Amino acid sequence: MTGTGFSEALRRACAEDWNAAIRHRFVDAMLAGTAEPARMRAYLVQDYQFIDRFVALLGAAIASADSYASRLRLSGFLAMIVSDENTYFQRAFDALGVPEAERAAPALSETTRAFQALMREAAESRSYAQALSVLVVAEWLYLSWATRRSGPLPPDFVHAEWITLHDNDFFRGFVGWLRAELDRVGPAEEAACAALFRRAVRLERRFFDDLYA
Ligand SMILES: Cc1ncc(C[n+]2csc(CCO)c2C)c(N)n1
Repeated sequence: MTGTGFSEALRRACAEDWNAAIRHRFVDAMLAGTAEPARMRAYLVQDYQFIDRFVALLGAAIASADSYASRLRLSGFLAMIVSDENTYFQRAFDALGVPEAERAAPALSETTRAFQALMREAAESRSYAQALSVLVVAEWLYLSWATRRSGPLPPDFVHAEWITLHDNDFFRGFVGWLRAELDRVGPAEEAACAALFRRAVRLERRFFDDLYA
């Protein structure tokens, strides 16, 4: 999970926030299966609103990509999110008793709003490199915490499936490819990419911190 490319240099420049996020106590609790239902509920309700803008950003990356091969790979990933990942949210919301109104239009936290604004900005840049800078953080950081697991999967699917969605061979392969894309096109827009990457890592940490505020 290390290397010498552009994406690794960006990550290293944010190592403190990155490590605080992937070693967060909420992550520890999810991996151990001890994250309380109320906390999982609060997290997933906000995260569903995050995913909405994430899908829009992925669409912008598909539109701004510089080759059909890249568009194909991004589209395959998009198809997975709107199928497997969406059914996880619906089943978790059922299990946690989240009513329709809170699934569709909950009160948004400051951090969720800031994340949505960041993803909108990256999408509206019309730059493939800048879209990738935010996508890489969201995916690589989640791969990094999910693969910290050493023990068995927790018994409750709300924990277990959220881990396996981010720790599987398809996802690992995609994150590797996405990083290679950023390594390839990022250096030409180094400052803009670094700024977006840094903001995304800070927000990832805050997204977890909020659950204990
Ligand atoms: C705040 C926040 N940051 C990153 C992710 C991870 N993530 C979002 S969409 C996506 C692609 C399909 O899983 C991934 C990995 C998240 N869920 N919530």
